[in-house]
This record gives sequence, structure tokens and C-alpha cells, in this order.
Amino acid sequence: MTAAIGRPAPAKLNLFLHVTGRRADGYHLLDSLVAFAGQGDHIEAAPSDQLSLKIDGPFAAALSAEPDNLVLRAARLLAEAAGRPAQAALRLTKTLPVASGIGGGSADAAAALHALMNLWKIALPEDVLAALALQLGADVPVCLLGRSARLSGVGETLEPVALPALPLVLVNPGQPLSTPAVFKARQGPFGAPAPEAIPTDPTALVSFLAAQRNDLASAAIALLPAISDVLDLLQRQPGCLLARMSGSGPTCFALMQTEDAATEAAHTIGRERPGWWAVATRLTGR
Ligand SMILES: C[C@@](CO)(OP(=O)(O)O)[C@H](O)COP(=O)(O)OP(=O)(O)OC[C@H]1O[C@@H](n2ccc(N)nc2=O)[C@H](O)[C@@H]1O
Ligand SMILES: Nc1ncnc2c1ncn2[C@@H]1O[C@H](COP(=O)(O)OP(=O)(O)O)[C@@H](O)[C@H]1O
Repeated sequence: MTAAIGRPAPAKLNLFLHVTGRRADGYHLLDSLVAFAGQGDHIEAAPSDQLSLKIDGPFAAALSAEPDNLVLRAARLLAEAAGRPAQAALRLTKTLPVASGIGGGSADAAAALHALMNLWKIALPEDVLAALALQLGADVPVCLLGRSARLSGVGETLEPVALPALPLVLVNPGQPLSTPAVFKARQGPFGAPAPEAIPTDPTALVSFLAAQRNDLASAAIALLPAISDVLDLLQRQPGCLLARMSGSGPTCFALMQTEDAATEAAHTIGRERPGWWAVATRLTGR
């Protein structure tokens, strides 16, 4: 009997996020440096004669196993593309806050695609798989790639970038934020893309990132002012090199000088704001 196939679904971070334009269909053109964190959800796919999804973990309650769960949508689309029945017992362990700018749903969908391709022993042509991923969400292609990359277009153009495994803290103020609502609330002219070359040396990278932006931050803060408190608190932590919001928020990250400083900051913030989610982790370094 085939054993269950497990796959990690790491949190996605937008180290910068420039909104450079808008397509005729309303989707925005982005220039973003995407990286992944050690913290994440987990997907398991086991053989079954039906398609089912069980959700556990600390953030399971925020997601009922509704038919539009991205994991089930990924399974159905993949089965259809492969011309086979969608049969698997899926399990999602949800440790990332939902609707929080760190791509939990996209990471889960990408991990489900990887696990199911393995379970079903199928391989799709690269262009078919890329189109399928994009259909699930603009962030799914980069999550499927699973390594740090410069993202452009609406999320379909990816160029891998090597990044150092910097320690970091992730903080979420305990409230969800809708991605479409944040894009809709964004005001002002579109921003310029970031410079072409991205430094790999940690100190140079932090200076480079400090000169870049998250063009959705003002809109997100207008919808959820607690994000400003998150950023202020992160900036005040000893060893904080840079604090920014990720994606459309509200989760923010701080790149930290050392692993100990990251651990200490997560403890301090967890103590001071009991309703917030604060974890110390690292960039995966790939
Ligand atoms: C903003 C980003 C940055 O990485 O991250 P999150 O905040 O979601 O983590 C992503 O582009 C989000 O990707 P994803 O969450 O997959 O978005 P989708 O489901 O495809 O789109 C949700 C909605 O966001 C808006 N949207 C999304 C992506 C994009 N390039 N332009 C947009 O305008 C559209 O209103 C769309 O209907
Ligand atoms: N497996 C999943 N995990 C998280 N959200 C999901 C999932 N499946 C569907 N969703 C829906 O997708 C929306 C976006 O969730 P998520 O990916 O966590 O946030 P973001 O796009 O801000 O990073 C949520 O509002 C949720 O209803």
C-alpha cells in the first residue's frame, strides 16, 4: 500500500512589494522579492477512493473544509488536467494565520499539487502546471517553485534569487485582511520597479531592502490601523534590522541580527500582546 505523502507549505514573505501598474482585467502588476520562512503549514495526501480534506492545527477553526478550500480546488484542477479521478484523503495542518499576507492558502495549494503529483504518479508539462497554478491564485506559482524569487507580472513571471538564511520574526495582530479589499483601497500613482540587481551579502541586502517599499502598506494600515502598532513594536526590538508588512498584510516581519534576538523579540511581543501571533524563524535560504 502507498504510504501518505507529506509536504511542507512554508509561509511566503514579500521582502519588497512594488505595485507597478494594473492590467485591463483589474489585476495589478507587481515587482516583488519573495522569500520563504521556516514556519509553515503542512499537507499530507493518502490513498483513498474519494476526495476528502481534514484540517487540524492552531488555525484550523478559521477554515471550515468548505468546497472552495484552495487545497480541494488544487486537487480537482490537477485531477482534471491529468484526466483522472480526484481521489485522495488530504490533511492540512494549519499553523499560519488565515488571510494574513503570508500566502498560507497559496502555500497549501502548491504543497497539495506536489503531494498529489507524487501520490498519483503524474507529471504535467511545465506550461500546463504553471497555468493551473496561476488559475488557483497569483501567489501559487511562486509557492510551487518553493524558492526565493523575483516575481513580476501578476505573479506568473519568476526569476530565482539566492538569499541568505537571515533570522526573522513574524507578527500578526490577530485579525484577517482581505487581499482584494487592500488592492481596492490602494491610492495614488503606481510605483517604479526596484533596481535590477539584488545583493546577496546580508548587510548589503538589508540596506537594499530598506530603500524599497511595500506599496500596499498604507492601504492596509488605513483598513487595519493595528498594523502600525505591529511595525512600531517590531522596530523597537533589540537586533531589528528591518521591519515591513508582507503582501497585503496584516502579517509583518522583521529581519533580525541573530537567532537569539529573533527568539527574544517573539517572546517579548507574545508577552506584551497575548492576542497576537509572534514566531521566530528564518528565511529558508533558498
Ligand atoms: C498580494 C500578494 C503578494 O504576494 O500576496 P497576499 O497578500 O495575498 O499574501 C499576492 O499578489 C496575492 O496573491 P493571491 O492571494 O494568490 O491572489 P489571488 O487569489 O489571485 O487574487 C485575489 C485578489 O487580489 C487582487 N490581486 C491579486 C494579485 C494581483 N497581482 N493583483 C490583484 O489585483 C485581485 O483583486 C484578486 O481578485
Ligand atoms: N487552505 C487555505 N488556507 C488559507 N486560506 C484559504 C485556504 N483555502 C481557501 N482560503 C481562503 O483564501 C483566503 C486568503 O487566505 P491566505 O492565503 O491565508 O491569505 P493571503 O492571500 O492574504 O496570504 C482566505 O480568506 C480563505 O478564506
